[in-house]
Amino acid sequence: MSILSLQSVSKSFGALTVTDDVTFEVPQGQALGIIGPNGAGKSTLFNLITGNLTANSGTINFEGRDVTRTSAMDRCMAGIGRSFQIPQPFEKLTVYENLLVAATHGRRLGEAAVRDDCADILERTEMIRRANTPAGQLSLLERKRLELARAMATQPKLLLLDEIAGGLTEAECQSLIGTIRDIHAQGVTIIWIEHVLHALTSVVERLLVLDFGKVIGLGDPDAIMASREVQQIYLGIEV
Ligand SMILES: Nc1ncnc2c1ncn2[C@@H]1O[C@H](COP(=O)(O)OP(=O)(O)OP(=O)(O)O)[C@@H](O)[C@H]1O
Repeated sequence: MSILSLQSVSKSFGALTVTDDVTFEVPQGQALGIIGPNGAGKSTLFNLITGNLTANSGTINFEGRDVTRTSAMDRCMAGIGRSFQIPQPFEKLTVYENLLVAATHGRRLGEAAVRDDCADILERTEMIRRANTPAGQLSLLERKRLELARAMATQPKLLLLDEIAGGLTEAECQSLIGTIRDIHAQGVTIIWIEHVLHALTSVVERLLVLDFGKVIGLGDPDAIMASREVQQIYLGIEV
């Protein structure tokens, strides 16, 4: 069964069509990668799925419910969580406090349950050691882990990751991949936009390629990366 489906979704800013008749489904529990050149419309697609933007036309279904016109808050409560390309934690709050804010915002649990859950997420994202550190003092990898933890604090069934691996060393990247794999293995459906292709292809089961707002490929990562059209788009980019 698909957890998310988009049917002929389009979005324009004035005369510029940024999402052009996009149709795809994500089966429950799968990890889907999204690639495409700068400006292809990847972040816009995420914003349409989360409700930060509203489609001009087309339909978005989440768990069988039409959410095309519902608010971002409603979709967050329904189980769509996201990380942002540029992490913007509350710098003066500790890691734990940042998580509490996300957990309280994203759902309606009692205080004790929220605290237990935040401790669990800090373990799962390997941030428990840093629980009492102000976010402003974290390394880049730790900021990325906090961004992941904040998304997990909304208890997502579908987790959207926006370029979370950028700027890390290879060792840091591998360490983050391990954590994302664990989250995926626990049954969370993932859609991941990423320019670090080897990170992406080591986790996802399918790849979707966007170019000028259109889906130009969707399928097995190896087959997609071997296609001529994709190689042309990525000419010069190390795979
Ligand atoms: N609010 C907006 N108003 C006008 N144009 C916008 C708006 N948001 C995005 N765009 C334009 O839409 C296009 C797609 O942008 P988007 O950020 O979705 O691409 P992207 O694939 O995520 O790019 P990148 O890889 O650089 O993050 C770009 O040409 C961008 O300038």
